[in-house]
Amino acid sequence: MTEVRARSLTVALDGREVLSGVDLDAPAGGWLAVIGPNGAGKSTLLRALAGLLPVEGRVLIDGEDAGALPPRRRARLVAYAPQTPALPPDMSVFDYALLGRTPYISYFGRESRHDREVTAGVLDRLDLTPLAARPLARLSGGERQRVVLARALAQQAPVLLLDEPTTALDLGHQQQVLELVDRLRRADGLTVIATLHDLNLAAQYADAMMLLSGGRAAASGAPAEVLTEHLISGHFGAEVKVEPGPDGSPQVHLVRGAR
Ligand SMILES: Nc1ncnc2c1ncn2[C@@H]1O[C@H](COP(=O)(O)OP(=O)(O)OP(=O)(O)O)[C@@H](O)[C@H]1O
Repeated sequence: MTEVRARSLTVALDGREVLSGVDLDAPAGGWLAVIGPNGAGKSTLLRALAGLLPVEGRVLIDGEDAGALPPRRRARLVAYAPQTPALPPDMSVFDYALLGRTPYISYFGRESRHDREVTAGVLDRLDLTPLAARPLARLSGGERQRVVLARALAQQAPVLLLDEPTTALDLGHQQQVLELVDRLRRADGLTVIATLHDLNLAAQYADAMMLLSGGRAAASGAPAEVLTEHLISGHFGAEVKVEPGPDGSPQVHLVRGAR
């Protein structure tokens, strides 16, 4: 199992500081939800953890400085499913998911039977087998989102970074994707870090939460410590009621007529 930490993470995009001195602790085998209002820096934080942006400060993967890891080794440790990646329109679903195996294929080599089996297995678990030969341009938004997740899962890395993995999905597929990720977390000890706009889903699946606001970590802790009416109104500008749901996790309800 693999632990992820960030210390004093600062990121500037086009000369503007978007993340400022963020500390993050994702325990090995845990699920950390990153929440926060639009523009808070959630996607930037995930891209920084994935090694896709120049950063100040440090990202530590099992105590090792991630910035010093060779890219292939880092890709075997950390898989990232972006929110809206540019997809090659003519590539098939299978070939795109197979790209997740790239860190295991030698530079001039071809994928092995094992690589194809892993990819087929992931497609199957996400109901994508009937679409395996379909070009990416001819998928619905929710199908595309599951294909992006399939590529990340085919990578079989111990750390999984998910940027809004459920936004385009219907209720059944939201549950399927979150349950699949949770099962892999429990069975294989994956460490999951996910941004989620749906605070109630975040509270149900995550065991730790971080509220990002204006590029800074405004609160961290168990879901019940972060999802308070006070913090939500202060950082989201929303009037809400927070009550325990059927499974005991805090559930957030908008107050109608409040604004
Ligand atoms: N390439 C860029 N250059 C300059 N600013 C950028 C760039 N990309 C993003 N930003 C800004 O950085 C800030 C954080 O963006 P980010 O996408 O990380 O936010 P977010 O919390 O994921 O937002 P959302 O909930 O809307 O997806 C925003 O103010 C955004 O406008």
